Amino acid sequence: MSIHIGAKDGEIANTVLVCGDPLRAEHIANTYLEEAICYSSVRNMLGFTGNYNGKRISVQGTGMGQPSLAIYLHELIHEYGAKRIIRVGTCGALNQDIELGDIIVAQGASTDSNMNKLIFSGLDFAPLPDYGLMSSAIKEAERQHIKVIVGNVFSTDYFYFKDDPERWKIWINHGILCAEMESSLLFTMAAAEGVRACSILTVSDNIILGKACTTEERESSFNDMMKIALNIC
Ligand SMILES: O=P(O)(O)O[C@H]1O[C@H](CO)[C@@H](O)[C@H]1O
Ligand SMILES: O=c1cc[nH]c(=O)[nH]1
Repeated sequence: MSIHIGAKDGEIANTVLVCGDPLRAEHIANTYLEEAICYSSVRNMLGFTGNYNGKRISVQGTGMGQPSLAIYLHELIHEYGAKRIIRVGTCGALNQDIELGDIIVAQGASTDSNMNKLIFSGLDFAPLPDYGLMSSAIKEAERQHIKVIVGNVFSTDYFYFKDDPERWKIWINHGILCAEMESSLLFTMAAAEGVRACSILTVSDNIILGKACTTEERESSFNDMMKIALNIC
């Protein structure tokens, strides 16, 4: 057991799906995994291990934002030996042509967070996913005829700052597809630890158009994201 994860040694698989919402982790375990066991409920940040098509997979809630994610990633990697980490998250589109329910595969993650600056003493690092894992996600989507959009995402520390439209201009002008809150540090930590990581995101709202998914749209697009993620595990 680590400080924030209550699993015993060996209870967490080498491949871990991560998402901000612990109840999404529970939903994934209940919907997609066979023989799932809950290995941790510390702080209600639920984690499960089960089987998908004969492969052992874990799914862990990480909370929202990079400081929270960093705690769970550190413990997953250092205390439990996680080797592959796939984020299955939601995001807000920053492009009016991106539709609700579309799926974005992150090719890189820019950020307004200070965490990378702390790590790199104020210099810039380009946080990138593992190329092999990212391209497997893209190929898997093609195989299943699921549309994905691939590009740079923006991991912000400030969810509600989105109400200021001026704020997004510089990022939009540099081709950023969407805002979310974790991928940047996921890629940086994975790079430092020699762990493979990628991020697959469902568009739950469009920040530019002020639109949000209905519950039905959320469910079907979420299912497509899971069909990609689970098949590259
Ligand atoms: O759906 P999740 O994985 O939580 O991801 C997004 O949703 C949360 C904000 O509502 C942030 O964690 C953001 O990154
Ligand atoms: O971080 C997020 C997630 C979904 N939608 C947003 O606007 N931001």
